[in-house]
Amino acid sequence: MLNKVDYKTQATALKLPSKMIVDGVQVAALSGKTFATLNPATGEVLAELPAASAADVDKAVTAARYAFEDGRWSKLAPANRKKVLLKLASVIEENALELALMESLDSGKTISDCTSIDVPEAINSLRWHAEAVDKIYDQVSPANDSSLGLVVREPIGVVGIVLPWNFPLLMLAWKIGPALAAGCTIVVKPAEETSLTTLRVAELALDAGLPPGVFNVLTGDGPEVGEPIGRHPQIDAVSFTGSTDTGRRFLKYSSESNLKEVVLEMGGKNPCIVMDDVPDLHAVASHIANGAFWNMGQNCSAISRLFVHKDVKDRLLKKLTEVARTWTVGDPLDPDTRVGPLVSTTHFEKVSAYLEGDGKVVVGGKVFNGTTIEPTIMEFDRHDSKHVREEIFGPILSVIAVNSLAEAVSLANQTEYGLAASVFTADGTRALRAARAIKAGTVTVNCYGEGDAATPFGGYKQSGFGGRDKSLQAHDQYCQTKTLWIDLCNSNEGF
Ligand SMILES: NC(=O)C1=CN([C@@H]2O[C@H](COP(=O)(O)OP(=O)(O)OC[C@H]3O[C@@H](n4cnc5c(N)ncnc54)[C@H](OP(=O)(O)O)[C@@H]3O)[C@@H](O)[C@H]2O)C=CC1
Ligand SMILES: CCCCCC/C=C/C(=O)O
Repeated sequence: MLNKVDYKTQATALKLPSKMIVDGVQVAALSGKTFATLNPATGEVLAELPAASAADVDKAVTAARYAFEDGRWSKLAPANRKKVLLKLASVIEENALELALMESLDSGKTISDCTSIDVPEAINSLRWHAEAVDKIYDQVSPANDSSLGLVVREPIGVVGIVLPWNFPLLMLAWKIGPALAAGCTIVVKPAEETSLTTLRVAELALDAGLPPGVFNVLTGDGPEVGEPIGRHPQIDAVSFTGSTDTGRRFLKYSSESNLKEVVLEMGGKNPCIVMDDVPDLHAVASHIANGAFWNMGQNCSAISRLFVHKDVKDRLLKKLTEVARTWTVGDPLDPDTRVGPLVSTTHFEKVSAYLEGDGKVVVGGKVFNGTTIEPTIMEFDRHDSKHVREEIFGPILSVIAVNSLAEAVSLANQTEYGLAASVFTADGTRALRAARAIKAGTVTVNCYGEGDAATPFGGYKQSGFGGRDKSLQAHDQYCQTKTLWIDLCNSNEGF
């Protein structure tokens, strides 16, 4: 790892992208309009980017449709698509430091996370889907003797990908890995705040040999670019990650246009249950702090509600306080920093409003520079506080004491969301019973996390709709199923 001065020097020397990629060519918006993308740590303008609109969406979708239909990518053998995608992963790896710095500058994410998690996990995800695609078999149905039934996958077509700002590069990889591996062509809209790494990866994809028109990127805001993607009649599927409110809109766009497939990965209000038999409270506290404060809590699967058994609550809060104080707040380009600024002043204002209210602050509560919030734990007597019900998307953890596992599970399920949950107990049977009873797409036992590239990620209830990211289930998002039914009875062969 480099030191702070080295990172700053390298960051200053970065050449930042300033054009979109449509049909393999770097382009400005058709209107010529631009918008500024800012460094949330300093407020400085990093770059002026094209502000696309519906006309640009139409141009990019036309290119993606043409590229899909002529088969330059969709009709390649899976092994050949794999080669190009593995090359893309290698080219990203060769440019890992550049991408990590760009991501940190653009989003405020810490450089230590960008170098150790976001960039390597994005590469891992691309490799996983590239490696999988030439090992997936189609099916032969259990038909009668005079018929042959084949159930085959086909790429779904042109896919719109609309991304959030909290894991710009990683969410890009989670979606383009399986979409491109399946043979689709794509039109990607990164979040307005964090477009740089998506633009750079699209440039690198051309270097890696991805044919023009396959991977198009449009920059701009939700109403101007996201909505026309959602409504475009030549887009066959949309894969979205972001808020539940915006996810709902994509269902509306689809129902009012061509009924495109919609996959939504949305918000969470993720519970963590700690029982009184846990053997190592320090380890539990470290997992919880990581779940709650990592990426400044800007994570749809962040731990945000802690239900702790009353007999262990005070001891756990003491440990959590100690651990939270070790999370260094500061400059995201300093490798010792674990808590940087939130993504924007707008988001800071939303999150910092939750520092007020009826909860008792156990630790934290301070804000810095109008952008940064220190890791904060607040204790509540009741489950109906807005802190305990609403997705905060910042480094604020709400704690409630419970009398039993049954009470904890019941409270854990009292939410409109169902993305992730964690259970900590030394009793394996109780842990598994609780994990099964919690209505969430991922439940971790005695740890915090999202599994690995081979496990599906998505939500129950208003956290998810239509499919999963990661694993072979992500591949399914980008495929149609076709039945081929073949008559075998017109033979007079006598057998
Ligand atoms: N599940 C998750 O991972 C995420 C959840 N969130 C939650 O959402 C809250 C709000 O954050 P926000 O950034 O506004 O999240 P959004 O859901 O609004 O943004 C996600 C993506 O959708 C786009 N978008 C926004 N409005 C529309 C629209 N009307 N039609 C089509 N696309 C649209 C955004 O574009 P643009 O931003 O460029 O306008 C962005 O690319 C956060 O506080 C957090 O609670 C946020 C991000 C990720
Ligand atoms: C290394 C795995 C990181 C997973 C982050 C998942 C977050 C998704 C989201 O917020 O949308």
